[in-house]
Amino acid sequence: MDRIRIRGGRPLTGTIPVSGAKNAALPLMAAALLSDGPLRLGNVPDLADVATMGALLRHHGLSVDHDKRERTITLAGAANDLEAPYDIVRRMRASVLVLGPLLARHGEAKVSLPGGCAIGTRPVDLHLKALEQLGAAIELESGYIHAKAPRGLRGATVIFPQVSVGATENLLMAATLAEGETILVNAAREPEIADLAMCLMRMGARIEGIGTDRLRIEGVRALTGATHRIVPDRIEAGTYACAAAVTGGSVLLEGARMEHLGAVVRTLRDAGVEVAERPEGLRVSRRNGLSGTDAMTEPFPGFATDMQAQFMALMCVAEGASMITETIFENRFMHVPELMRMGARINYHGASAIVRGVPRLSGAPVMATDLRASVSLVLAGLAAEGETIVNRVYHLDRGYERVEAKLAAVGANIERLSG
Ligand SMILES: CC(=O)N[C@H]1[C@@H](OP(=O)(O)OP(=O)(O)OC[C@H]2O[C@@H](n3ccc(=O)[nH]c3=O)[C@H](O)[C@@H]2O)O[C@H](CO)[C@@H](O)[C@@H]1O
Ligand SMILES: C=C(OP(=O)(O)O)C(=O)O
Repeated sequence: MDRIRIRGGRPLTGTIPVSGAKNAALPLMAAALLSDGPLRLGNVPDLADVATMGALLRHHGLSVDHDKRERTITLAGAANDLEAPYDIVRRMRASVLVLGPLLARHGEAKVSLPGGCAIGTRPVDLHLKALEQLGAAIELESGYIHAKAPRGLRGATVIFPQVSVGATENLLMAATLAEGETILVNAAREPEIADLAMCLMRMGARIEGIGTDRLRIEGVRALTGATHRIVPDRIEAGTYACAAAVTGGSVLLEGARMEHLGAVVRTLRDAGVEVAERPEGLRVSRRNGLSGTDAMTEPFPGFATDMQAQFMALMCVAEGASMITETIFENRFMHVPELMRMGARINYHGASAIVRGVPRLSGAPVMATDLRASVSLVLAGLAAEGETIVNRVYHLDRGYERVEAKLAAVGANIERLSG
């Protein structure tokens, strides 16, 4: 199993190119099930999760041509197998995004229940209730969701009781082929949803309210192929912004967009980090000390839960205390005990953690149980004295393209140890 070795203490300087967003790529690939295509996606990140979604779509019967050099994926054909098996879904929860498209196009789908993961129980009840409102009959049996709509889905007004990114995406895709009008109220507003909606429009869907919490979709009989470039990954950009800040460096994040990082940028600035908009992206620098700053996770446009662990790593070396509150997932502090093994002072109870900054962290062997927790340990390692070994690198490979190469190119002493 690969590990990452970091020798900390070097300020990062230079340019980091931001890849296409994992959380946009996955629903966009699932959207290929809505038409015979071809759907051509550009700026595709080379990630384990993208490979898993490719494997799932191949299993359904689509052709998946991933040209890694060109960073494109071309998806074509119609599904001939309507079952998403446990073996693939258990590897990646976003597999559940095939449910809406399969059901809308073929009137039937059988998708393994994704179950919980390291950050929370993560049910899919909101997806299922909303699809029922569009006329689907849903049964849960032997760990699978059996969904049927033999006469097709019918448009309806769906009021989500809670904001959910995945449920919004599943319903948005399903509604493009439902009969009549669907209105999604209290929809999630993450930039990846707007990206999905823009691509669906290129495929012939009729959608109004993109970027807002009220989406209106007028169903059409069929969608076509399209070409679409995936939006830059705001979480990858935010992570490298924290890397620049934690090392006292200055890095240009090529392709990063201020409008996607608003709350994170405001919080970083409060902590003493300089963030400037440039034509090529965002420049993030830190010349002075960091000051303890509070953060609370919220749906977009609030502070992203996918940035919580990285920001906590930064606050571990700030002057003073910070309170970090996680409101989205009930178990997303798995990085805390590992950061403490590196010398961080953190108390946590329930949804909040108090971080008391220390002058320096010390390197240690660490491991984490999810993607963002793992990368927060990489950030801590970049700032720490001595050597840090991050185990279970497969979590990082789910969502960060060539993390060690990107960080080494801006001066980090970091390498992947194979085997
Ligand atoms: C592939 C992808 O895009 N993943 C992102 C997506 O995950 P995902 O789409 O799974 O996250 P949701 O927005 O759905 O989850 C938000 C909250 O709602 C709860 N919930 C959700 C659905 C449901 O049917 N019932 C329910 O109770 C969840 O357990 C969680 O507590 O948004 C999360 C919140 O920004 C991010 O952390 C993930 O990186
Ligand atoms: C939680 C994440 O992803 P997923 O929803 O795929 O588990 C993430 O990207 O941080």
